[in-house]
Amino acid sequence: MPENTQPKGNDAPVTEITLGPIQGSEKTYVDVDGMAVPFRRVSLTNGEHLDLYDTSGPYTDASAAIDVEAGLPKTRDAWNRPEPVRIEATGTVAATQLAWARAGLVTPEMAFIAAREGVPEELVRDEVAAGRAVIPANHRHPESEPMIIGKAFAVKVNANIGNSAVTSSIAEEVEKMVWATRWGADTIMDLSTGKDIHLTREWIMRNSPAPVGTVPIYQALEKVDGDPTRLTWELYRDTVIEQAEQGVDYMTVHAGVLLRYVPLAAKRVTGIVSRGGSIMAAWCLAHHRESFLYTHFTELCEILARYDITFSLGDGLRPGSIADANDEAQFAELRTLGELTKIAKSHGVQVMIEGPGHVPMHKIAENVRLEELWCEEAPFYTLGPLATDIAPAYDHITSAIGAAMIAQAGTAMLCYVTPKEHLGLPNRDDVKVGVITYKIAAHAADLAKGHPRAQERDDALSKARFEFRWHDQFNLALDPDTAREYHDETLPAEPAKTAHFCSMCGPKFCSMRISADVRAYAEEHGLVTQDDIDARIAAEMDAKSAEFAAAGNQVYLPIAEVTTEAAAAQ
Ligand SMILES: C[C@H]1O[C@@H](n2cnc3c(N)ncnc32)[C@H](O)[C@@H]1O
Ligand SMILES: Cc1ncc(COP(=O)(O)O)c(N)n1
Ligand code: MET
Ligand code: SF4
Ligand SMILES: [Zn+2]
Repeated sequence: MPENTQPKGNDAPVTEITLGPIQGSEKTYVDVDGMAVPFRRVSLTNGEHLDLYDTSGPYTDASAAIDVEAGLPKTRDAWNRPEPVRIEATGTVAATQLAWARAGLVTPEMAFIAAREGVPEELVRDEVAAGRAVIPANHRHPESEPMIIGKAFAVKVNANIGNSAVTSSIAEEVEKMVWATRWGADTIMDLSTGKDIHLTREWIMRNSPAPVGTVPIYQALEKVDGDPTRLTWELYRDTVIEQAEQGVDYMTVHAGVLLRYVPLAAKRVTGIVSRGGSIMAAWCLAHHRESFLYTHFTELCEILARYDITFSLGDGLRPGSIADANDEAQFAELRTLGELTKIAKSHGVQVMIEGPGHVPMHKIAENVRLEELWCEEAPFYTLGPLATDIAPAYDHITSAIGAAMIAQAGTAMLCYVTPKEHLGLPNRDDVKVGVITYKIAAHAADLAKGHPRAQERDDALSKARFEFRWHDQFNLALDPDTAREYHDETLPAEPAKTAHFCSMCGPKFCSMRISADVRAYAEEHGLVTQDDIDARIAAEMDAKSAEFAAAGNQVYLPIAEVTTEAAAAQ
């Protein structure tokens, strides 16, 4: 049995949790068979409102009592879970969304998600059954609000948090989790590698409304004092069970880093940049044996099937530089991930596939094409990718460029990159910048993919902007606080909130104001609407064509006539 799964009562002071709704909005719930599906309602000054997808959990509910010591309510415990399914081919007993979807069942989680995404329940069930979508929802994380990762749904964003041996505390990591979900992170990964890994995760799990992912090999390595050669299958397995009991919803497993692939990375510019990948490469080489993650993969499937933990098959050989993108090592591993996808699914375990990394724009599409081809369209979950290596301190931007492109091509979840990438551990501010940046990339892709509800928000914001409803423009923004702050830097007075200009152009040069004036003038004088113009053009065309018919429908006049006319004109 895992030790210490109930750490409450210890002294981890959580000081800086931001409570209450994002400005200009309020929490609202839609009842679905007794389940409360959350939305963030933005009420506009023109009487309209928009209900937005809401990842923030009870923290933004003004009426919720938050007690981080006690954790969030264990809401999903009250939902009726179907009986586990015994899978014929492998004999695995699977209590998973995949097994249930294949059996034709719509689980409470699926019904919740359908309402949340605004799609039919059958679409949710069928995409999960096909393995094209996953619902990471460990039975032992009943505090989580179900969400789905798949290309038929809104593109999702993951935020990485966690301490390192160099910096951070439990309190700071809980604060980052609440902060990341407030700004729209759909899942959280606790990538802690420093002290109190188990306890840090327990605090995050009990307080996270979003699914939580981990990389168990990190904690396993910590247990052997950072010496990869001392890792064993047994130690790793026990760590997986320990984390499974705590409620981890998805686990990164770098089982595609095979012994024979390690030399393929030798001549790269940046070698192996994945932590999990480098740890497994070190183990394989030291023992000259095949990776225990690969050789014990079916045992791992049996464990994950019991809790309904989703595999996130790790890209241990992803490129860490533009020069290494789409190379032999990367794609050799991807092929193996495809093989493992089939095995996991035959045990009823849900699977997604992790992707790169650093990839120039012209090499991005190839990644999605091969992933879909080799991995049966399992949801793709990519780290950016960074479209160039030359901008440390701005890698949230270099990577959001790649992220938008790869999401448009079919990636289901984007793993954020913060401004601190390659430089240090992100703090709370970096977490917000990373999340907002990735919400932009994800939403841009939703628009391009024609996601049914995506453009509503753009249209509402643009309308507010054109009508100089400044409060509405701020409140519809991904980051209302910063939008308002930037506006108010130059025009803080309340009357400026309805003014027909901002400090960019000033009152006389505001093009949207001038354009609105033109429109008003035209309307007042019954002039030139587009309909008027169209009608006038049509009438003139008719007249011309009547004239042409009257002249005998001749395209060319006889030469004599033309010559005479030309002479007359001189
Ligand atoms: C795989 C990705 O995970 C990120 N990463 C690794 N550890 C942490 C952490 N503790 N906090 C935030 N991000 C982390 C790296 O920046 C890399 O981009
Ligand atoms: C998309 C993605 N890829 C990889 C990892 C794990 O990190 P690492 O491979 O460095 O151990 C991650 N957290 N997210
Ligand atoms: N920036 C690296 C990458 O591209 C990760 C560094 S921390 C393991 O994946
Ligand atoms: S981010 Fe820092 S610690 Fe991580 S691989 Fe790069 S240099 Fe090493
Ligand atoms: Zn990198």
